[in-house]
Amino acid sequence: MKLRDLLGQDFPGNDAAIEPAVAALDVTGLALDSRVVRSGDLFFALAGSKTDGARFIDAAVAAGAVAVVGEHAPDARKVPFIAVSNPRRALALAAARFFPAQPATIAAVTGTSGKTSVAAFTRQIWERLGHVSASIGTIGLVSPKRTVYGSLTTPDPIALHRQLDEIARDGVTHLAFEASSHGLDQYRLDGVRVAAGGFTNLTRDHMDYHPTVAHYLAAKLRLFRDLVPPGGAAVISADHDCSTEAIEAARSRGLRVMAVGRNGDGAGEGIRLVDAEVDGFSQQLAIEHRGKAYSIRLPLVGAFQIENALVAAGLAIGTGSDAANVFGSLEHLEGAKGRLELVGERNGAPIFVDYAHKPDALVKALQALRPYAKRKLIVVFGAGGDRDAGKRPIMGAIAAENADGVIITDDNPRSERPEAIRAAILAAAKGAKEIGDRAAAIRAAIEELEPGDALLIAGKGHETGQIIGGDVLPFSDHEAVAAALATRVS
Ligand SMILES: CC(=O)N[C@H]1[C@@H](OP(=O)(O)OP(=O)(O)OC[C@H]2O[C@@H](n3ccc(=O)[nH]c3=O)[C@H](O)[C@@H]2O)O[C@H](CO)[C@@H](O)[C@@H]1O[C@H](C)C(=O)N[C@@H](C)C(=O)N[C@H](CCC(=O)O)C(=O)O
Ligand SMILES: Nc1ncnc2c1ncn2[C@@H]1O[C@H](COP(=O)(O)OP(=O)(O)OP(=O)(O)O)[C@@H](O)[C@H]1O
Ligand SMILES: N[C@H](CCC[C@H](N)C(=O)O)C(=O)O
Ligand SMILES: [Mg+2]
Repeated sequence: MKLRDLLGQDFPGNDAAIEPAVAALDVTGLALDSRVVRSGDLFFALAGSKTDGARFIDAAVAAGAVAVVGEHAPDARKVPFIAVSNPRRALALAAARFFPAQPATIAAVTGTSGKTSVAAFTRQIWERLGHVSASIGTIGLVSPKRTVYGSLTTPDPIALHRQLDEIARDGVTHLAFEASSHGLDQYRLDGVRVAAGGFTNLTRDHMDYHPTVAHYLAAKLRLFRDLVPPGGAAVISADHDCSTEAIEAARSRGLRVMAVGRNGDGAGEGIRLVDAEVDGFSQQLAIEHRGKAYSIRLPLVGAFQIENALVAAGLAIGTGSDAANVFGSLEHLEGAKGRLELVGERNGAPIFVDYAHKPDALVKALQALRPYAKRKLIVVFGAGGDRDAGKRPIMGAIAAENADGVIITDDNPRSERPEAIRAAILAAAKGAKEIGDRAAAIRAAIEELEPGDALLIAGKGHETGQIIGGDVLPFSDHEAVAAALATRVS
């Protein structure tokens, strides 16, 4: 592809016109990391959180980069340099041009909790209504032709646009994907043609990255302020402190606001939750949309899944699906892997694996399981290393308050000392036990289970590895539970 077609005169943010000889350069790939540059690539030098890509321009050129895009031109240069005011956004828009195909209907969801669930639900709803559908997020890419395990919730723009192009060529017409606050803040999803945006909630998370809660919210609201074009749908859970601000941001942009939840706009475009009752491992819902009443049996555990299901339903309706069909399809939803997933039982006591690794999620997961614990509710969890340390004592206190038995164990310690992480949680979790080895902790919790108990194993959900130092060792809560259930002789 010619450089002019990638970053031509109509390219937003170019500080100066590109010289004709430079514009005629052939670009055969894009790279944001000098270590993976190949001959013919256009290298984007990005200032990052740990280092500055500008330091690696020589390495990128040595590896074959034909030109470099960045904010400030270096003094000496061996290949053309294109100065842009926002290199991350330039990268995302260039990636959208380099990988031009995208599914025709795309919905993105943001929020502290529920993104993976909403993306999975929206994909399932569309699938049931006959569309070829996919989702992209924390659990990777899920589409009819390929399933690729992911590492980031919102992939970097090159990986994201490559995937969009591939799945569109595979015939995927409908895509739901997760917009993380990091992804939004770093312009990873600019250039994606997002028809509808969803917003679940905002609670404490990522305080190691965002300087303030206002900064965190502003990153999330980029979805409505900058990405969904005027006339697109904004599906917003209306039951939170930040809901009004989210609705305001969407209205100012000229989006079609669909407020969902207890405070949802049931008389109009939104969805109002009129009533919800736990019924075994399902919930019976009464909802209202455009003044019409619907009754739905949602086959999922946890009040928070109602929020996720309604946001997903809103995204499907907001992108043109028939409301009655959408609500009917909610009766068939399957939870995303490791999201309050019932994985077994011991002595009649249910065992759930969940991905709660932040305070609000832990409260919600424990509250969701309370109806299943006539006797004791037991929780096993830890906290990830190299992540927001402030949440550790908060989660310890939540466990002590909302569970009857607490075992503190390791999550992904990464570069930190696991015992220091555990100590920070234990400091606020009065009466908790400490068992560092996660498999041993799960075993111990299962051994204790008696009729009437329920067990929550939180923090790692779908994960299949445990990150200790720089190594990723094979580990899965699902397998640890299966092994514990298989080995005990009663
Ligand atoms: C903190 C963070 O978000 N970092 C992301 C960011 O990297 P960065 O630009 O800050 O990286 P850096 O190390 O400072 O390097 C600066 C630049 O120099 C380049 N470089 C560096 C070394 C070298 O030898 N050559 C070279 O060219 C790097 O490729 C980079 O372009 O931009 C990269 C490209 O988009 C991301 O891959 C990277 O994600 C890292 C791996 C990460 O762990 N991110 C996590 C925290 C994250 O994004 N999580 C969210 C949210 C999860 C949730 O919802 O809970 C997610 O979306 O997954
Ligand atoms: N709507 C919600 N409100 C509160 N907690 C929720 C909600 N949805 C899910 N949770 C909790 O958060 C955990 C993660 O859910 P999910 O993976 O759907 O969210 P996410 O936003 O994608 O999270 P992450 O940012 O970690 O990828 C669940 O296992 C559950 O404990
Ligand atoms: N996307 C999140 C996932 C955290 C999962 C938890 N198991 C942990 O390792 O802290 C992060 O990378 O911060
Ligand atoms: Mg997720």
